[in-house]
Amino acid sequence: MEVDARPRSVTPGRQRWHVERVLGRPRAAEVLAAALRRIPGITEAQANPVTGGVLVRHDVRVHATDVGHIVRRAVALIAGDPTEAGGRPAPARPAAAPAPRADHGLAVRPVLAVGGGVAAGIALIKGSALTRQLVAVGGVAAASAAVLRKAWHGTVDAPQDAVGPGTERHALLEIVGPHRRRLYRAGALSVACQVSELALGTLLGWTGLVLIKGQAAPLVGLGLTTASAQLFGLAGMVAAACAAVAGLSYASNLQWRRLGQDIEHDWRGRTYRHVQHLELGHLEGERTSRVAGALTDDVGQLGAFFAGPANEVLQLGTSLALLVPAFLLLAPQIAWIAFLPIPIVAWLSLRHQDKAAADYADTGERRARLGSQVINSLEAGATVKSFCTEDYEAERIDELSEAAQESSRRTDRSTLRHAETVRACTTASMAGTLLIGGRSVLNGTLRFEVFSPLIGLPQMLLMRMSRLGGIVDQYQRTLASYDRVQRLRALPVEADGTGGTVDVGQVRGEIALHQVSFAYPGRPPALENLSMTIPAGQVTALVGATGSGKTTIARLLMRFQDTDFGSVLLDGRDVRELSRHDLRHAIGFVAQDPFLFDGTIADNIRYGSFGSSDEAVVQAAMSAEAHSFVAALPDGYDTVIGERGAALSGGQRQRIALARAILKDPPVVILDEATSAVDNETEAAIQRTMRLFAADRTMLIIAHRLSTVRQADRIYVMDKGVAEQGTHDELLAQHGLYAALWRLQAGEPAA
Ligand SMILES: Nc1ncnc2c1ncn2[C@@H]1O[C@H](COP(=O)(O)OP(=O)(O)OP(=O)(O)O)[C@@H](O)[C@H]1O
Repeated sequence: MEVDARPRSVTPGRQRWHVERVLGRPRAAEVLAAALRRIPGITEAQANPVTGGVLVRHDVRVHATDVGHIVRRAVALIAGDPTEAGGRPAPARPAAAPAPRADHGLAVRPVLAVGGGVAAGIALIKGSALTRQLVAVGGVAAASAAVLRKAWHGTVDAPQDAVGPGTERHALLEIVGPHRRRLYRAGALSVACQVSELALGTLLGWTGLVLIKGQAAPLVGLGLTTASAQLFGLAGMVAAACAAVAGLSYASNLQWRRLGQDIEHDWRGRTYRHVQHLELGHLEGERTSRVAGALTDDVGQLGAFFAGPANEVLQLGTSLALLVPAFLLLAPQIAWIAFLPIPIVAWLSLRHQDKAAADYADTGERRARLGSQVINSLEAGATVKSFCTEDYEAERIDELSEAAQESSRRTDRSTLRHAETVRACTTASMAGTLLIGGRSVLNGTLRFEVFSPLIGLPQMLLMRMSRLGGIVDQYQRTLASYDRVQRLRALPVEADGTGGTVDVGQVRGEIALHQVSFAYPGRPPALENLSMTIPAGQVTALVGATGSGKTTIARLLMRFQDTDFGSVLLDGRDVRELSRHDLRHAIGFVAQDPFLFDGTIADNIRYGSFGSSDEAVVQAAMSAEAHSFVAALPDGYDTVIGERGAALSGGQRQRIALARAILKDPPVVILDEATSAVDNETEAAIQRTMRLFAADRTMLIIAHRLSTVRQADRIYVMDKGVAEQGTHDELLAQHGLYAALWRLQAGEPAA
């Protein structure tokens, strides 16, 4: 199918497309945007059903051509063309060259179909009764195979890409990983359970036979010659079969569920370990929710597939493998009608699933929006109350909830319609089997003893068949989840330095920036050709305009980012050549909005210095002027501070973070607005104690409040690079930017 998607404009990090498919189709537009938003590397996607415009913002590290592939494949996906879509959009990483398609197969297929059709026609007209029956069964089998093949291609074309790098194994085997033994155990139990179920069905058929005919011939061979002996024998066998079915079903379900849990646990652990080492850029901002989604929903889906649908597939396969030969051997004249619904039910289920996929995506997206709005509104409790917008928020939730409800209704209607259609098909097949089988019994071509036990068996198969669409859907979701997890695992981890280790005890702490230029992805440069020196063992301050790149300097030094041009040196060594681990051990960093973990105050101060004694924790808290307020709390250092330290004030949080950095005892300390939320008096007290702490280490203080940096040995004033530098007194004497700022903060009117 031709994918009608044309690029309109392509700039770094942003592409505009025109997609004919979404014109006048609001739902298609929503589904396309939702599908695109789920791809790692795509940061934002909007589709406009009025103009057909699609806006895609993406990580600038994803190549523009790859984004093109992603958009085209997502469009093909919503257009429902599985061969183009490959089951889900293309990867953010460079796609492997597509496998050559077996085009010659396409040319051969019509010839085979016509030839087969003619041969079947002749056989049906001229052949014996048995030939005709076999041809009919063959037709049903061929139709089933064609439908299942289409489903297989609709899904399996996709995972070729989902197969891990450098591996040839199918994605499902990759997902199972080291748990193959449990898979085999669960599979064997499932097969045994299915065999028992079919045996139970046969025994019940024989019971009917004994009641109607006075005996069931196969039981005579077991020495049960009278009707009453056969009934007793059957009761015992049915009881044994029931117990076997219950026991095996319990054991197999348990194994499948355990397999699901093992897989989920295993993948979450492996993926999370990888995520912890990702570059910081991938863990910040709205990307966090994608990463969290992959670690919770997607990893959960991998396990869920094996806990449920995988078991059903095996049971379906076992039923088919046993019943089809049984019918062909015992009652070929009714085999075709018994199995006729298989291709029909399979086709209906798959068609339903195709349609439902868009509905599910739509419902999922609406529910996600509702969920995120609920959390957003709850978190903004104080803002909502201060603006008296409670009713406005309630209305917003109502609207989103209504939209989600309407979408669910649509999905429910089509699912129920499908279930009833399938039921009608299976019932019609049962009636047909009874009619044709009954006629065969009456005209003597089929023995009643054979026919009776077979009547109910195909129904078991058909009931399973009706779940086929759901199974395929789960399969597709699992592959899509696997793909997202794999993409996450394919994201680059932070490269360690190429050079030797850093002995933290030997670090003097001289920092130099040499002609450094740096821009965040898709943004104008934050630093351009900047050079400065931060001498060892001294206090250096960075002040100046907001957005002038002060924090960025600290981030480059910590190697949260690497420079585009120029170099950052620690004790004369380029930080890129140092071990990242050692480098960060040598630096204590306190951010303006420090992160506190849900736990006690002592746990938070001790974070990263886990072996520290209680006395050291208290000492650090004293240096950070935190001890007095902590000691005044009823539980002191054991006070639990809630998520992100919600139970503390901003200034208290900052002092806990400061204590944490003091306890770390690093040779270099960076305080980025670390005391901006504390009052002047407390800040002065902190400065007094920090002077002692700073005595033999390098300290970089970033601040807007100039009183914080007044005592610094050197102050850099940032404004599009370094505008001024010197001590406080020198800078005042320059009557420049710093002096103007100082006067402003001292309350003097601006010149
Ligand atoms: N994670 C980020 N992604 C993209 N751009 C960023 C990011 N962090 C900062 N920037 C941009 O880089 C520039 C410098 O930011 P930086 O935080 O270094 O400034 P700053 O001088 O510390 O500002 P402030 O005094 O307000 O804290 C700003 O224009 C900012 O918008």
